[in-house]
Amino acid sequence: MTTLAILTAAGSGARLGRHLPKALVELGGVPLVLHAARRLAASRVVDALVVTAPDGSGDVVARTLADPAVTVPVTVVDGGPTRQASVAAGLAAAGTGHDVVIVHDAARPLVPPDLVQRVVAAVRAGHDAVVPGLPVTDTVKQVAPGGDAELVLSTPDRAGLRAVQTPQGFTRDLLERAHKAGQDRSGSEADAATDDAGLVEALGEPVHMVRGDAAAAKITTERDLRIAALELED
Ligand SMILES: Nc1ccn([C@@H]2O[C@H](COP(=O)(O)OP(=O)(O)OP(=O)(O)O)[C@@H](O)[C@H]2O)c(=O)n1
Ligand SMILES: C[C@](O)(CO)[C@H](O)COP(=O)(O)O
Repeated sequence: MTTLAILTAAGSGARLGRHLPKALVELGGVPLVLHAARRLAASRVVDALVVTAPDGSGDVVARTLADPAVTVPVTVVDGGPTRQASVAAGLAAAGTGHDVVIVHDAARPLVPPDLVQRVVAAVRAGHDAVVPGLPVTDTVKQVAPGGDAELVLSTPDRAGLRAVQTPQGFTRDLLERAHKAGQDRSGSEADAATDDAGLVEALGEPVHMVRGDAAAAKITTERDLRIAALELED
């Protein structure tokens, strides 16, 4: 009974707009992918890591993760054209013996180890698909997308809305089944699943939610990186 973490790091970071892949951008002098790997290892509930690397960056990612705080075996694989395809590539490289798989984004570098523990514990307690989520604090509108002044269609009751984070945890069987059924052949993020739990939902299987953590925020823009740097100083 061992747990594998797939750490997605193959994105280009277009919205961050640096000259190198986002996972290799530094936060407090440490690349984002190393922050995330250190925290996954520190949770003590992850037994091995498969990391998806951007095209041509496999060696640099492997060297970056050769760090004393990454105390679990690391396998680096080439990612795919979309996040979904990268997770599928990571799953295909998973060794035998792992019955639970968690999927975490290098773009969420400051994930607290106790959040990782919470997700894995919920899977091991019998929930086959588990995501962390936080209550939405803004009022959310559904719109007809497009144009300068989009038409507002409705205002969903925010009491029932959650912003979803990673790591997302699954029994390996279910995650493999979900990726097989929803295989991304598009090569385009616009058509691919935006998270793994969505593929499980598409199978009609239940997904459960545990409490997320603001510290696991996703770094998408320069502003997110500046906020994370402030949090690191605290
Ligand atoms: N083909 C891809 C695309 C994304 N990711 C990973 O999925 C996570 C979430 O993606 P996102 O934050 O959108 O990262 P990027 O795709 O790098 O960002 P952008 O969309 O701005 O290019 C990141 O850790 C990213 O490295 C991946 O492994 N393979
Ligand atoms: C998986 C995820 O982090 C959950 O919030 C998110 O959906 C990734 O989205 P992105 O568009 O790839 O940044």
